[in-house]
Amino acid sequence: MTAPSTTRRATGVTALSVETTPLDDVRHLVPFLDSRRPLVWIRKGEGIAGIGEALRLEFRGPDRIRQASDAWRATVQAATVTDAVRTPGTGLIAFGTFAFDDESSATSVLIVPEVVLGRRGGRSWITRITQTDDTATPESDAAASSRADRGRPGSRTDLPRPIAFGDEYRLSLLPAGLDEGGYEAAVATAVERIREHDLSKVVLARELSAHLPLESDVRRALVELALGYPDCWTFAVDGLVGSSPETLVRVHHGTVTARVLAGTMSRGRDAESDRASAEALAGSAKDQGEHRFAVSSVLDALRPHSADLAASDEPFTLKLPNLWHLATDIAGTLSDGSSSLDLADALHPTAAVAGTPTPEAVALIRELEPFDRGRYAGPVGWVGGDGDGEWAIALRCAQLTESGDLTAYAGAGIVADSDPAREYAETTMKFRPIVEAFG
Ligand SMILES: C=C(O[C@H]1C=CC=C(C(=O)O)[C@@H]1O)C(=O)O
Repeated sequence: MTAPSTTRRATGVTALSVETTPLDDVRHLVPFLDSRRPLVWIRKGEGIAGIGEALRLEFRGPDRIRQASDAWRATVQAATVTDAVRTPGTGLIAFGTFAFDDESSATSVLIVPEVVLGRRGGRSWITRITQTDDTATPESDAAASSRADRGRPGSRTDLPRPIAFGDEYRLSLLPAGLDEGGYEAAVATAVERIREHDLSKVVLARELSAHLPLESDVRRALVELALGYPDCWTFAVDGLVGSSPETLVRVHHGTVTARVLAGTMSRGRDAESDRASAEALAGSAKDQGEHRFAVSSVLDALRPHSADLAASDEPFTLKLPNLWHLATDIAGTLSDGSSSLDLADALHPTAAVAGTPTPEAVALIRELEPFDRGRYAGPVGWVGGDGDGEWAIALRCAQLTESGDLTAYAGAGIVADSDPAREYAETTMKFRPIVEAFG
């Protein structure tokens, strides 16, 4: 057979054919997903859901996000797109998840689904994506059977069908790696290092683990997360499942926005104590200091890309069902045409998940955390054909392996006056979304 596209052959870029058409309102996206490997990005009932894999691009090492950005530009150039809806999330899109650490053994991926169902601003759509030439990778058994189960995504008439939810289940997530004493000892060591002026802030995490039986429907946890944390980004990408409140970066038609979170307090038991808790957070010098490092890291990373970048004046208190956070919103106009992936590359890792200065903080994380963070605290989200996209920091999440091993992660920002027992309690609060969704 002759090569349909010499450019694609020369560069190794896969040519995709993409078609988006409007749909009647699709109110719930999750029932359409694969029960074991769902692919989704939703907030307040809107977002995108992916079925199958038309293209999977994998990256590793220190340049993983930049490589992804380059590979995505090439993929976009080689694609043929018909988009009758033209709203964020239509046309060619890829879901992505990236490892936290340059030295992680976890693969970073961009996944272009075969079918995307989307819902935004009262409009719903379906996008069908196919490889257009003879070097298409053979379809996996799972993708083939999911195509058979759902109707043919390549056909113009058949819609995917929702799949009935599997039985309920309850898992117990138990400490792995660092137990309470081990975590508190690590925090104490970090406080010593900070007082010795080796660094100003470091974010230390711990893990919980469980095993999810093979028949368990991951979408049940996703529904719990999406309903329980509607203001967060609920995601599932390549086994990474969670609900993050922190927007790493959002690019939309030449504007860039971010929501920086750092500084945490428990919710009160009643309205009065809840208000007192928020006030205590706003007035806490320790939390304000911790927050300032995170805001500075984001401003420093974005300033070269936006001349009018501005942060909200004072941090505000953000109420989530499980805790309060100090939050700052940042917005600006893009001055250099960077894509959302370029900006994720410039930003990662922020001081909300690594510390200050970054190299010293990452070195201390490697020294004190006896595990690989994988994709926890890395960028997770989606990118469109125009480079716009939405990326969260992968927090309040767990990674599920093919064999059903589930690892959840939560961390806390450590500064000079951190108290180890309080930081441990803070990580327990941060585990709550995942513990309750799977438990
Ligand atoms: C590192 C995490 O949270 C970050 C985001 C918000 C508040 C944080 C804090 O107060 O420590 C952390 O910087 C996590 O949830 O695992």
